[in-house]
Amino acid sequence: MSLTQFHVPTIDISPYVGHGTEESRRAVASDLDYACSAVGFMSITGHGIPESVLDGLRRAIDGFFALNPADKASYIMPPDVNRGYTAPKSESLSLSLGVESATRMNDFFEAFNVGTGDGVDNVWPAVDGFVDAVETYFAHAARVARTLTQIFADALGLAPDFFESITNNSLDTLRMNNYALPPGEIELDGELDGMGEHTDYGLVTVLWADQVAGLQVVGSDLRWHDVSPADDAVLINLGDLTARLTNDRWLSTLHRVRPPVVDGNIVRRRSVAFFHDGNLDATIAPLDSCVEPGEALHYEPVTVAEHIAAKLAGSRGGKSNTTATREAARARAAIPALR
Ligand SMILES: O=C(O)CCC(=O)C(=O)O
Ligand SMILES: [Fe+2]
Repeated sequence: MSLTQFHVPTIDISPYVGHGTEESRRAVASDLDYACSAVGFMSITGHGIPESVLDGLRRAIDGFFALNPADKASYIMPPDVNRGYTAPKSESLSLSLGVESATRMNDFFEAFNVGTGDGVDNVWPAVDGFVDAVETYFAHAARVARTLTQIFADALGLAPDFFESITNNSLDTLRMNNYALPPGEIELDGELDGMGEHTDYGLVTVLWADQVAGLQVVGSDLRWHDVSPADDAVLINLGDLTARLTNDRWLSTLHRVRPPVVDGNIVRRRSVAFFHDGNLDATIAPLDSCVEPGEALHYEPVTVAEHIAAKLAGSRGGKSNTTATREAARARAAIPALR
């Protein structure tokens, strides 16, 4: 493969979801190691999430986002509570990195968040079937994330229970994203950010998305590339805490969302991101096994709570994150407008 070719590997994780042989599991761990080192994004099949569960999830989010704006606004929470409804143009993901949005406007996605691991109560919308459908999907996404960390441990040569020790009361957040604005509500002449450039914050993200284009990922060529999930696949990407644990042996890849505009209208796109972030009191520092003798440590130790709070103060609170120096440098390298 030439250096400039960009390809998101597809990995069938069924040997870990079921009882695969040692050999088949070793092959999965080795493929995943390559994908995490070279791309930071992969497409996962064999995850065992039933189509009926995804159908239920799609119905639930369609039901919620179809509510009128005033009803949706009644579920808005303060910036320091990462739950409930986010109205269009009220977050700027690039501020989680400490870089201004390339287009200098807030992101037009709207979202609804639920989560666990921080002792905060969820808010639930008055939409028939929403709680059941979202909780059922949440449980599957959490299972897939934990299966992935089991593969991570094998791929990194760690003790099988390594991730268990930092994720047994994990901060896990499910964000349901809707990229749609009624015609006339925005000016369609500039470049529009559905969601500004960012890296995910935690350990690993399980992403279900419509096959509508829009997700763009920076490759090793420092260019943006379109990515959509293959049939029956979910996308996986690594977050900053895994880059920190592995001293950048594995990549937390910069991405953004720019849904297509056809005849002056945004083509509606939905995605659902499950962020598996780790225990709030866990300390994340480069693992000995990921640092070569003589290699510099790229990161100081940080707790999950400190790291996530600085990120959310950026994206939700509008307070540019000054602690993400390495991630911001990568963003600037990728986006000439930010230099
Ligand atoms: O909509 C997408 O495909 C990506 C969403 C995303 O990057 C996020 O929610 O962090
Ligand atoms: Fe993301």
